[in-house]
Parts: sequence; structure tokens; C-alpha cells
Amino acid sequence: MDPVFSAVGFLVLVIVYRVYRRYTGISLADVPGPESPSFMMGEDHKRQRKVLSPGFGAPESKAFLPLFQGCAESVGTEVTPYSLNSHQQRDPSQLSNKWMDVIMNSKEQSAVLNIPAWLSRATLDAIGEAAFDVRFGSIDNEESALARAYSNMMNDIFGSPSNERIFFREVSKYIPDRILQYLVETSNNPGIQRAREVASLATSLARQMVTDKAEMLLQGKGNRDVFSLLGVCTPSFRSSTSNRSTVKANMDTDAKEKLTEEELYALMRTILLAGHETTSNTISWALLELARHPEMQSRLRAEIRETEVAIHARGDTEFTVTDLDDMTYATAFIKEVLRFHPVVYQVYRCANQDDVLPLSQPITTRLGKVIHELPVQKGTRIVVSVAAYNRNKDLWGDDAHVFNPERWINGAAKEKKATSIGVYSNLMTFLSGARACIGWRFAVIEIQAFLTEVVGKFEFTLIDQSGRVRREASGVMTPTLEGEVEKGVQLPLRVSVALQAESGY
Ligand code: HEM
Repeated sequence: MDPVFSAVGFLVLVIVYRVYRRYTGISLADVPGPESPSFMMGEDHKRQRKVLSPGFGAPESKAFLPLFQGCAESVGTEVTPYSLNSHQQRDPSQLSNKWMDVIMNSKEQSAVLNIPAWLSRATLDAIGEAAFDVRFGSIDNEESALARAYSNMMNDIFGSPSNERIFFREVSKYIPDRILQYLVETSNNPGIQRAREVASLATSLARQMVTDKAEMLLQGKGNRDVFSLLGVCTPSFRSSTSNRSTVKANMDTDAKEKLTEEELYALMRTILLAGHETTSNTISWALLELARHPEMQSRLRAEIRETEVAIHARGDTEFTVTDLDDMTYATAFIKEVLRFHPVVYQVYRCANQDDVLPLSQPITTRLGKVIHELPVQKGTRIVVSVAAYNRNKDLWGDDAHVFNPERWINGAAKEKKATSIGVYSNLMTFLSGARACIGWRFAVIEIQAFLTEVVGKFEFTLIDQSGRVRREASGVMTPTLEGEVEKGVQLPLRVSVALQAESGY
């Protein structure tokens, strides 16, 4: 049977079904907020998506490369946690400078680092600058309220659910929305409390950012961050800032397209969360694969060196987006990481009408009947497995469960399938259709920038503990250690300074 049919079936699913979020029982809505695009449906979702889209186009995302390079590397200046950027200074997050300091100050000239803990803070800084033109300074200050709030957050809220929590998730679908909301708002459950704390901190931060941003724009210091690009701070917004509660007037568009104040804050919370936990965990899994496969690491580093030589030869110092895209091996490696480790491993939908799904392959029911399509009743909850699609042998070949970047170079990944699904290289990682990840270009460029920087400078090797790395399904797929799951996100690797010349390539 043509595998494309499964893709078509999936696409139908994505287009027809609405988002259904109450699967958690805790309601993830408490983190980004029920007014955020990920929880909106129908026309409300379309309206928010329309407002967001201009900030996430190809040119806008490409323009963030220097900023990501700054967060991954670079020279910096003193930073106070949470300060608005004047953009006369580069972002000082300096992940690799920090790692260099740690290594140089160690006796062994290498250090065991808990990779995701660092990356989470570095990508939080990156999203702060790119989306809001704000420096969080979390890489410099791991004790900052924001860094602490987000540290291990997904695991605390969704990881290793107790039997009671699993039971509550199941019964929550029978509890009316308002009662469920009340339970979420008042419960003493540690996970729910944690979600409430993060939501409240992120909301007050969002308020402060909107107020400060308006002030800056009034002084004529606008910038190219996502929120400025979105028009959040258009002239109509500026004039409304005499009464800052009227953030509603933020859009220079039709009244029906404007965001309410709550929607704006929820949107900011969504971007804060979706924009950093996803990329930081993806880069962490990427570094684990490089440590597991030293030959891939050497090959990637050799390609980085080769490109650096070409960049210097033309008189430049930094990689451009074209340089990054032209690195064949790096591109193949990143695509394979996104295929093999989709951090959003599944999404949830609920049928909003009776429907029939076409099947790529017939199914034999328990009663022995062979069916070619699947009737779906209105109200049916569906778990869409991104991970299963990305490892489907019909689509990726018999070695679908093997981490093999080569498939993207030798054509085996069949990027050009008859029906294209997914926004990036036929992967389901960023989903597809009307609710596909809006930040996928942004994410790909950020991953390219961070990997190029850290792999160019450092060598990553496994330590004994690395053999115990396991996946924890906590909304986002996070690494934890077998036997130490309660300690939260852990992916320890030995990091040392990389040789300047890569042998063998
Ligand atoms: C490797 C990185 C990323 C992955 C794998 C990823 C994956 C996804 C997936 C699968 C969805 C759909 C979720 C659903 O409908 O249930 C989604 C939605 C979303 N993502 Fe991402 N994402 C990534 C990075 C980012 C970044 C960097 C941003 C922002 C800067 C972002 C912003 C969003 C937003 C706002 C939505 C909601 C879109 C909507 O409902 O219309 N994501 N993402």
C-alpha cells in the first residue's frame, strides 16, 4: 500500500480535528494560558495565528542568526537580569564562553556538564532577545527567578505521573470545564502549584515587558524583535500606552483581529515556553548523539572547520544562514536529530464532527473484518504520535530505528515523497497543517547556530552515567537518568576543548 496514504490520512486528521488539551488533568493551559494560540480553536486560533505569522517568516527568522550566535558564543557586556536591550551591545549570554571558563578552571581541562540545564538557560536568553528584545541574563545567573521557574519545569509538572494523577487525567474528561478550572486554580498538588507559579511569574514578566517596550518605542528605540515585528507596538499601541491597560489597541488592524490583554500575555507565555524548552532539549539530544558517535562528531567538526576557512577567506568572521544551509553534513545531522528525537513526541486532538479517516493500510478488526477506512465519532480523543510517524519503516526504511544522518545525504530519507507532509523535510516534528509549529524556521536556525558554535569549540564524550540516559515523556521529551528520575532533567557529558584541526577528514 502506498505509504503516502498514511500521510494523507494524517493530514486529514490534522486539518479536521481540534485541539483537545484536557488530557493532562492538570491542564497545560495553566502554563501558557488558555488564551494562547495552542489552546484556541476555530476563528480565535486563526486570528491569533494571523497576528503571530509576520514575526515568524523566513526573512524575520534569518535575521535572528547573529542574535543566536551571540547567545551561543560571543563577546559580551555586563548584564543585569531582565534589562531591555539597547541593541548597541551584543547579547552577553555566552554559553560557550561560560563553558570555556569552567573547563579552563578545572584540573583535568575538561568538565562534566549537565547539558540541558545549560542549554535551557541559553535558549531562554535567546527567546528573550529574539521575541521580546529583552535580556534575561539567565546564563549568567542560574538563580534568576525566571531561570529557576523554568528549570526542570516540564518534568515537575508532567513527568513520572503518579497513579493518582493518571487516574485524575482519565476522569478529568468527564469534569465540566469550569469545575476543572477551579480545581486547577485551587489544588495543592505540587505539579499544579508549580504550573501556577510559573504562569504567574511569566504573566508579571509579560506585563513588565509590554510596559517597558512601549516606553522604549515612545523614545524611538524600536527594534526587530518578534513583538515589534508583529505590530504589538505600532503607532496605535503607542498612543494607547497613556492608558497601559488598553493593550487591546496593540494591533494596527481590524478590531476583530486585535488581541485582548489576556491573549497578549498568554501568547507571550506560549512563546517563552514553546520557544526554549523545545530547542534546548533538541540540542541536548543532538549532543548526546554526537558523544555516542565520535565519527559523526569528527565529521561535523571537520565540515565546520572547512566552512570557517571559507568564511575567513572571504574576509568575514561569522557564519551566514547560507553558510549554515550549505553544510551538507550538519544539515543531514540536524534533520536526523529532529526525526529521531522529536521533542514534541505526540499531540492531542478531539474530533469536532463525525468523520471517516482513510487508512494507508487495511486493518483487520477483532471480529476479523478488514477495513480500509476508520469511522471517527464526534468527541473521540486522538493521540497523534509524531514519534511513530518519524520512525515509520514504510516512510524511512528498515533502519528507521537507527540514528543515521547518512539517509539525508544518500536519498534514503525520500525527502521528495509524492505527498509532502510536515513543514520541514517531510518530518512530523513540527506537525503539519493549520496548527503546525509557527516557530519552526526560527528553531532550525537557532539549532544550527548553537550546534555550529559548541561543536566547533568543544568535544563531547560519554561518561559512565551517560549510559543511563533515558527519555522522560513530560509534554516535551526530556533526558533523565535511569535510577535518578526524581532528580529531574539530566544529560551529563564530558566537555573538553576541541582540537583546531580535525584528523581523518
Ligand atoms: C525543535 C523545536 C520545536 C519543535 C519540535 C516544535 C514543535 C511544535 C509542535 C509539534 C507544535 C504543535 C503542537 C500542537 O498543536 O499540539 C508546535 C506549536 C507551536 N510552536 Fe513549536 N516547536 C519548536 C520550536 C518552537 C519555537 C522556537 C517557537 C517560537 C519561537 C515555537 C512556537 C510555537 C507556537 C506559538 C505554537 C502554537 C502554534 C499554533 O497553535 O498555531 N516553537 N510546535
